[in-house]
Amino acid sequence: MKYIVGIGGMTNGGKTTLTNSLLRALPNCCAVHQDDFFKPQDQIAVGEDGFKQWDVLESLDMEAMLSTVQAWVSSPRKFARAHGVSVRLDASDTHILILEGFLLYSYKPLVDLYSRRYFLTVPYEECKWRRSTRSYAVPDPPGLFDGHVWPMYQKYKQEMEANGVEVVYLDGMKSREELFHQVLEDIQNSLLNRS
Ligand SMILES: Nc1ncnc2c1ncn2[C@@H]1O[C@H](COP(=O)(O)OP(=O)(O)O)[C@@H](O)[C@H]1O
Ligand SMILES: O=C(O)c1ccc[n+]([C@@H]2O[C@H](COP(=O)([O-])O)[C@@H](O)[C@H]2O)c1
Ligand SMILES: [Mg+2]
Repeated sequence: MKYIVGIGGMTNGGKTTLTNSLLRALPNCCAVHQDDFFKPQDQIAVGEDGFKQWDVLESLDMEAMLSTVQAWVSSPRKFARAHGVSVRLDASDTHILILEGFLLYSYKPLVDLYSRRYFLTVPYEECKWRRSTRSYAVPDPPGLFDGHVWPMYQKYKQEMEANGVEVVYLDGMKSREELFHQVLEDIQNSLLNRS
């Protein structure tokens, strides 16, 4: 069985942290990180607001991300081996792929592929604070969070809801451990119901 999990939601909601814990716990599990598909800096548009528009779908090479997912779908074993994930021969023939990123549910060709879509959120103040402690490959210029990051987050979330995309909301204010156990249990139950 092939099972694709989305760990989506806002920037600094805790997506990468949660994904890394799940990867260690789930057998035959690979991950694809949306952040790996940002286009080079010189291809990122500059908006009327003067900010580079990093937080829009067009700043990501989603076709390349889709191809990567399709490679996993066509052969999860080969994909796992190529990505250094050991395939457990004793485990049932279940293969899990985690897609992780801040705009997972806004790209049409991917949206129906998920078996389960999670969406992490934290309140605005917490998000802004966590973001201020991060160092990205391209550092945030002053004012980016309020001028670009937060408005784009709200826009895409509203679109997702208007399109009726079903997600399981996760409270990113819970501890790392609590979130990990909640999602691990939920995935395990969902897998049991399918087998
Ligand atoms: N459950 C949590 N509670 C408190 N802080 C967290 C939690 N999960 C992650 N963090 C911290 O928040 C920041 C963003 O986490 P990260 O997993 O990189 O988020 P994302 O990938 O969603 O941007 C990091 O400093 C991380 O250590
Ligand atoms: O990784 C990069 O190259 C990169 C370059 C510029 C910006 N980012 C930021 O990465 C954010 C998404 O990653 P994350 O882990 O915070 O969800 C998004 O809000 C972007 O503004 C990321
Ligand atoms: Mg991340």
